[in-house]
Amino acid sequence: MNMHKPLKVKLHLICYFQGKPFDHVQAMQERKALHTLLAKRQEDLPPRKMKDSYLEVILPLGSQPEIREKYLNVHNSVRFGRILEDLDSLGVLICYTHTKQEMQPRSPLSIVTALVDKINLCQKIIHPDCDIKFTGNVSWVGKTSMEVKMHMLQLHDGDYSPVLDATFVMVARDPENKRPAFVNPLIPESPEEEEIFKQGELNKLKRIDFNTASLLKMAPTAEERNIVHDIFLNTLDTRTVSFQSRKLPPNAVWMEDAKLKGLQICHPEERNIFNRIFGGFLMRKAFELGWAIACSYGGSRPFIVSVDDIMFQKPVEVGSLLLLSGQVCYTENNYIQIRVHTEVYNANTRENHTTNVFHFTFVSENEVPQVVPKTYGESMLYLDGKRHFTAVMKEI
Ligand SMILES: CCCCCCCCCC(=O)SCCNC(=O)CCNC(=O)[C@H](O)C(C)(C)COP(=O)(O)OP(=O)(O)OC[C@H]1O[C@@H](n2cnc3c(N)ncnc32)[C@H](O)[C@@H]1OP(=O)(O)O
Repeated sequence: MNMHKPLKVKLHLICYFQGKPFDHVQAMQERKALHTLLAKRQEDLPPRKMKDSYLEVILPLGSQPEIREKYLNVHNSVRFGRILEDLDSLGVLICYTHTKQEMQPRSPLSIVTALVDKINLCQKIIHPDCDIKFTGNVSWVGKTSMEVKMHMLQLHDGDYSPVLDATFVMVARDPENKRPAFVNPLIPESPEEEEIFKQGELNKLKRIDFNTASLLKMAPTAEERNIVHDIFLNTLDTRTVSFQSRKLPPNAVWMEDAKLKGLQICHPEERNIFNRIFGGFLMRKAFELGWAIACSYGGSRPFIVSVDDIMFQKPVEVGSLLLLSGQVCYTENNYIQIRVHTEVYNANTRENHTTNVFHFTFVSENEVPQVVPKTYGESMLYLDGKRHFTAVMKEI
């Protein structure tokens, strides 16, 4: 891999240049003129190699103590929500590097996060006083979408050791973020790169299969139906001959009692260069709600194990009222699977629409109570959580 000089930048400070605050509204007006720079066909764009988009970025937590406070949590380790923000910005930066045209002073593309496919952690603790290195490159390309693989490592005794691996999917849009826009093709250069590229193709097909089999579209499998019925039988009150009397088994919690909600007013401070709310900010807020649920549910300190299948379905406008609803949906031994659903509320139309769904897997220090669904809808949520949990456990 081509080793670029590490960029010692705080990623989202890119919104500022020459010391002046970025005028988002004016910038969006100016971007309209960039339409003429868009390619009409993907074949008109020069192919790129994986090393062309490879970047290394240092987050100097060890060497610049003044930036630590922003990253610090109360357990004297790094706030994972802040890492999510940095990964989001780095993913976009990698895609801009892949699509960069030397002749163009500015990119006509608006690159947005469409999906966090997965983030798997191999360290429980991220230290707040050791430098962090992020690396990554575009690993697969479709017509307008790009898969980005990123890695995070932390410096200990002179060596960087792995902390997490992440796979994101970014989508290129026109300068006004209205329609899809073509991106440069990617040519694998070695058998190893061909394997990575093929995996990107398989990931796309797997996502389609997962969505097709979604419990929002299809009935559960026979095995899953048995699980739900066993839970139902296990919660029937045997003293009454009734389908209605339900009793909580020992060391269990009804699903309806394992949720928390939050509200976020989306201030301009949290907007990205396209005048919409940062994907990383949304992830941080959802993660922190998920963490709070895991903490209160498990009664001890939870550690994040995996983030998967975060879909960015709709952009969040500046000024939106963002409603976050988090729920424990599956548990096993020390593990807690959490789903956070976010929607924006439009006060004028009094309508809500979903913007994101997040899935987080936490491990608690102690064994946690079993979460038990009561209604059919909760049972589907339970099975969906189990599917996510099983997929995560296969990977780690
Ligand atoms: C300089 C660096 C630092 C600055 C960084 C600034 C930017 C930071 C990044 C952000 O903060 S972005 C904000 C968070 N993300 C969003 O607000 C995105 C919200 N979602 C959307 O706007 C739309 O859902 C989206 C554009 C992602 C997709 O729209 P459509 O569903 O209409 O897409 P379409 O059907 O036209 O498909 C376009 C491509 O996207 C792909 N796609 C769509 N949804 C996907 C998904 N969920 N997963 C994977 N791929 C997806 C789809 O397969 C296709 O790929 P190909 O062209 O390659 O075949």
